[in-house]
Amino acid sequence: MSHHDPARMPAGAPARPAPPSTASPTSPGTSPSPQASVDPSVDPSVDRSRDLVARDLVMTYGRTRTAGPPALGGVDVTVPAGTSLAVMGPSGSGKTTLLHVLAGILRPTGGQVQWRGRDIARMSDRERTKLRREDFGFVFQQGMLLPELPAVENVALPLMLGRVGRAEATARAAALFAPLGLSGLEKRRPGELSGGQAQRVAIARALVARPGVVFADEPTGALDQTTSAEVMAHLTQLAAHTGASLVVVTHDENVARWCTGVVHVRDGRIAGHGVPQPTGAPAPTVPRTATVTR
Ligand SMILES: Nc1ncnc2c1ncn2[C@@H]1O[C@H](COP(=O)(O)OP(=O)(O)OP(=O)(O)O)[C@@H](O)[C@H]1O
Repeated sequence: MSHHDPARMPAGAPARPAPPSTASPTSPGTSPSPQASVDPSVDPSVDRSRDLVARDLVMTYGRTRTAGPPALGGVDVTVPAGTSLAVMGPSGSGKTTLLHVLAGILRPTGGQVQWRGRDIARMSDRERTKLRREDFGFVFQQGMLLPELPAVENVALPLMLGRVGRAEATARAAALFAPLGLSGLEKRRPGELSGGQAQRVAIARALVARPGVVFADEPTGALDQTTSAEVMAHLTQLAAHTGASLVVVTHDENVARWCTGVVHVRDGRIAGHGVPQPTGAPAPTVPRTATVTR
């Protein structure tokens, strides 16, 4: 697994890799970042087995005879290693289903999801559980933090489940608090945090085990626009620092703008893909540069 070196991250630089070449912009997109960077989809140093590649995904819920139209009706998606993809579309269009199939939470009715030389769709439940624990991170709309545990222990949990000792897990978790603007909040219970703080703790938990891909389902859905921008800045920066790809389901174009690519889902199919478009709002600013200690 190749990782970016946090020490080489220029201070204040937005962590937006260039748009993936697999995306065909429907019109010339304007990146909110003035900073041009290496396109990870053509960079020979990037490990291409860490591209997440879905082909002809079909998902039908329920029994075949009683099932309605498929929630996914033949979807192709590529998330090149180190890039970020926003998944947009109307309610009920299949966004969450797509995220769950890509992340190995749901097994599709048909199609493939290639990750590190294997097809996730063909794995046993046990293998998918192991994969989700070791290779993937998750951020949901409401942090889904364990209410009885201090914030730092919530972050350390994925490491401890991966058999890292408590002391080391807690130290690695604590190291993420300063870059995420959470210093001093390590011992607070989730109920004692604001919504934005809780989501930043959830981001730390999703990334602490250095996953290859982070899946986020409406990660800012419960937040106001300012807090939402801060959370997205932290999420995209930390993902870029650790070399993780990012898949973000969102209704919000201001959230999608933080990603390097976007797909629009309609009735279980990809209706368009490209580069997130500017909305006329000011370009996102990055509140602080994250640094990560390994
Ligand atoms: N567990 C399930 N059992 C049966 N049908 C389901 C299930 N989950 C989702 N669906 C159906 O699959 C379709 C796609 O749902 P999905 O949740 O993926 O859409 P979405 O785009 O994420 O919607 P939203 O934006 O409202 O969250 C919808 O018609 C939904 O009713």
